[in-house]
Amino acid sequence: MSLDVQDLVVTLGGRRVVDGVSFSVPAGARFGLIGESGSGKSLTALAILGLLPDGASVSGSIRWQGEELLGRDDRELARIRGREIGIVFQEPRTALNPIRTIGRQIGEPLRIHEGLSKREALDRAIELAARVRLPDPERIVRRYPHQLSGGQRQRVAAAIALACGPSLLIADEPTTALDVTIQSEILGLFERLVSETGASLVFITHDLAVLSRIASDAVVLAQGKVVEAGPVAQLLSTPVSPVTQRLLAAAKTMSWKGEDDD
Ligand SMILES: Nc1ncnc2c1ncn2[C@@H]1O[C@H](COP(=O)(O)OP(=O)(O)OP(=O)(O)O)[C@@H](O)[C@H]1O
Repeated sequence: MSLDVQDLVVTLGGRRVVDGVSFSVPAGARFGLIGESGSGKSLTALAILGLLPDGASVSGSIRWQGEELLGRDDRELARIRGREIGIVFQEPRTALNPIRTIGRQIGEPLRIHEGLSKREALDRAIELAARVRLPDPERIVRRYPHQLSGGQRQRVAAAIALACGPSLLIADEPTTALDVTIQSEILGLFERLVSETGASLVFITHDLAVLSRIASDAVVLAQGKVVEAGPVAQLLSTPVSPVTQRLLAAAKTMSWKGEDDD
């Protein structure tokens, strides 16, 4: 098992905002966390990453490559986050530093975790920019986030997450802020990157149509609890929980194309 979450409870302001969540993501699997807004998806991801907000208390177990993550100190968790677990968040505009070049931001994890020089990190940043199919990699690394489109910024975020070759990628609504065509391109990119690298993927979304494109198994969250779990095909064909049924109805009303590729 590469990631094994058991009976995870996160309490914030006296509320159990994640309330006994369990799931396992085997090595190389593409796994989904799906639920409506406020169901506890992001806090589950933040707990795995050791990035819960101040004042949160957490219990249960999060085993990564067989080792317990809960209770590790911040420095160890920061090392694991940079090297072994990559993260992509929803809004690439806020995730990127507005006053640093793209190349510097892609190269930063390599400087921190692999001790590369500025020049080496920039060379690797150019390679990574090419790998996430940013146009004109040599020039784009000299640009700043505001000079890129939303889809390009999300490609930059993917390049940063992948820089150190993580074996798990956590993507929290990475396509939600994008329009439908770009959404589909970015999903294609994630599909390609995880299959090329063999990394496991935990993909967070409120959109069952998006989930069906990227994940093979998933848990459905509502009010911090798992209300349904299983293969995504089953969630689509025979949803049992009213929450999953609502998510399916919502997905069907959207103009999803889904056939585009990266
Ligand atoms: N810093 C915080 N302090 C207090 N409560 C919080 C905090 N962050 C989140 N919550 C609450 O915890 C619950 C779960 O939030 P979470 O962000 O995990 O939901 P989500 O499923 O990711 O939703 P969304 O899709 O809207 O991001 C929500 O009720 C939210 O209001």
